[in-house]
Amino acid sequence: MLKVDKVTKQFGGVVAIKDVSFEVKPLEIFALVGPNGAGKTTLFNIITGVLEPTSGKVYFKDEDITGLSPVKIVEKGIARTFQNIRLFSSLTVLENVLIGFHNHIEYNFFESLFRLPRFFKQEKIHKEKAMEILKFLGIEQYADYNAKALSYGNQRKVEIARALATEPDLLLLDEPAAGMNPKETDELADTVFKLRSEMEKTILFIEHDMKFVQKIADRVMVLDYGKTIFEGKPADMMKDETVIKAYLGDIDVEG
Ligand SMILES: Nc1ncnc2c1ncn2[C@@H]1O[C@H](COP(=O)(O)OP(=O)(O)OP(=O)(O)O)[C@@H](O)[C@H]1O
Repeated sequence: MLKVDKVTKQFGGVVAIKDVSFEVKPLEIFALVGPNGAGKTTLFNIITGVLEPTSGKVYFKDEDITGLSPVKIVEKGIARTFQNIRLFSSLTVLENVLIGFHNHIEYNFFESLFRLPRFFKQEKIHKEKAMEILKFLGIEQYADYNAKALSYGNQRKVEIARALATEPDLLLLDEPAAGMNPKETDELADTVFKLRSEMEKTILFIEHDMKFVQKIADRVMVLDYGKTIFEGKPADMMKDETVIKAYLGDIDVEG
């Protein structure tokens, strides 16, 4: 589904990512972990078109997507959520999700300005679809709430809902469990499993919560100073001497 091939990213003299390669298979749940500054966010930004790699390629469904704009990459079927929740605080939950449909708009500006029938029809379809997504995530009862009025865990779900509105095949989640309490983290794990089993999404996520990673990831890649130091099963990562030395030794592995 996704293939990152020998990607390097330099910022001036800083090598943020060095010769990183990995593949995410269809319907896989793949985790990206490593200490702060290891290059995880840079890698996400390269995959989503925010940054161009200095060298190397990114393929999605066998197509070279290196250097495409973020909008084009969403159109290809990759959507993401952010480490810091980025919801529009003055909008309702439903309106925040409707923004995700922006890429699929099939009426033109003239039609929307004069509110012609096609505009209303599209609006209705999008609202129905958005409500379906909210229902899937168990937050449809909050559709008309101001987004910021929701609990932290539910705000993260709204972000996932907005990403789902673009109808992606691959979903990138940047530290989805950050700031969540144990109950919210358990619910999030169930949500991710449901995204795969019922919506057929492939998931790539960045996370520091090792308990969460062990619970949901099929495979994990560990970055340290921009280089891959481990790729394999989460249980094997927990026992890997290099990973323990570079990363696990410094964090609370219980999450
Ligand atoms: N726009 C930029 N300009 C210069 N240096 C950058 C830029 N973005 C990232 N870096 C550097 O690249 C390296 C990797 O940073 P990155 O944010 O990708 O790490 P990370 O693994 O996502 O860290 P965190 O877990 O803290 O989010 C760091 O040394 C960082 O300072």
